[in-house]
Amino acid sequence: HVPFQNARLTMQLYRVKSKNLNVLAEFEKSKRKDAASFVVIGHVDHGKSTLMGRLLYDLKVIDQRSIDKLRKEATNIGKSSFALAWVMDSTSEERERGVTVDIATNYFETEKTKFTILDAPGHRDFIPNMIAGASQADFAVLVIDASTNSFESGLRGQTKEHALLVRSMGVQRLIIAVNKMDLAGWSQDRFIEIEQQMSAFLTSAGFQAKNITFIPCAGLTGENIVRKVTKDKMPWYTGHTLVEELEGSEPAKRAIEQPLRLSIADVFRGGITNPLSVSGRVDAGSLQVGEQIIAMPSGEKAHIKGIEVDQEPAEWAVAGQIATLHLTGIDEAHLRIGDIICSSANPIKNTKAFTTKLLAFEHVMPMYVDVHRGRLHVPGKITQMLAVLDKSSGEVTKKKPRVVQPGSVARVRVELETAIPLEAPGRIVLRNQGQTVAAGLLESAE
Ligand SMILES: Nc1nc2c(ncn2[C@@H]2O[C@H](COP(=O)(O)OP(=O)(O)OP(=O)(O)O)[C@@H](O)[C@H]2O)c(=O)[nH]1
Repeated sequence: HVPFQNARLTMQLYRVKSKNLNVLAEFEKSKRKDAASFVVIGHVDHGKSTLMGRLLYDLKVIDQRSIDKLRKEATNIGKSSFALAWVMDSTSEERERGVTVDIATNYFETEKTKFTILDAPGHRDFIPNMIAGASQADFAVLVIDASTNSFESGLRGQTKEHALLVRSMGVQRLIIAVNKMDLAGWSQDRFIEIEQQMSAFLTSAGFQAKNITFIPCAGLTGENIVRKVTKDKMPWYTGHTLVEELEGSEPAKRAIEQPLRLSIADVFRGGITNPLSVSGRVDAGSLQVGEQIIAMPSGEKAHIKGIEVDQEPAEWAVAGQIATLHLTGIDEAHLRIGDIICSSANPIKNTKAFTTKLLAFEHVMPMYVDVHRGRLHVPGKITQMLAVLDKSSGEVTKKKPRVVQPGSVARVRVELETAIPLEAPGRIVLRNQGQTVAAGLLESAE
């Protein structure tokens, strides 16, 4: 764990009492860059990892020597074009299979913004990981393979499903990388064809036209990622590169003034001086050293002894940042991945039943489902089919349906086997036997 490196330093600096800072004022004062995180989605093999590897390479986040080493390894096993993808796929198992398995988190920064890439895998089985990524993302980059037949098979595969999933996780802004343009002969006709088909689908899925942008590019060779494409290839394109577009994407408004919520992505021990630490994204509110927090669902209290943001000791952290907290006064047994660190004055409640407005991917009826909230998931059951809703207005079009068709929006009641921390308007996903059945927005928790 990288956070370990600073653990001792943090303890030295922060063996101090709470300073009772006005965190909001401190945040305004600090001339921190904007922080934004995005998830990368798209059908398997459409080039997500390669594209992100190229981005990191051209921004000089990874050095020439590392990429040369990866190139050599890749060539040795006869897959030289995979070197860039391996920048993201960090474990050797993934390398051998050439598939991104878990969310690899990577950071990079441009002049204006610090970015976190939450790399999402392309395989159907790995959708729970994608949900975890999307629930933290400010926006999404959808990678589409423009070459003959690939775009079309992606449409029948995960291209649409992923777009629907991130939309239902609350992601509003989508950058579409129309990738592998080299294989599509840099053709404007092909680009327009993909743009038109995808726009029609995405607007029907609830994305606003002003929030979607298409960029023709090639991750493998680097056109329009950091470097603009040359005139001989795409004289017809005068728009942004991917990086310019990322920079222009305003991070979603941050819920800094709301009560603290931090979803735990990792729990670890850092030696005697630093017994227990958690890390994760601050979804809402703010926190500071010395403060008391409460972990849910256990309801156990703890004190924040130290904070790290971007691997540096910090006195405070706010919504949108990914932070590591060093805690005292709590046992490891009460902190699990997926749990939520809350302000002790206003904790999230544990819930055993809720009403949700959902977008159905499969037929929805009274049935057993796994309810996913970020990395947390518990078994449950759809107990009441309340209504089918109009997709855009949200008005009831049919009461008490027996079945909800894929693609429809509905309101249902769900009961859980064990109580988990949930609150409106949280995002949840319902799965059944490895399939994503629906994704929803919590309307009320009981
Ligand atoms: N010609 C061409 N090939 C590309 C381009 N981008 C990626 N590829 C190739 O497409 C294949 C798949 O690329 P990956 O980056 O592994 O795809 P992915 O979407 O990350 O795949 P998963 O992680 O398995 O979901 C590799 O052989 C890449 O070299 C491109 O712009 N042009």
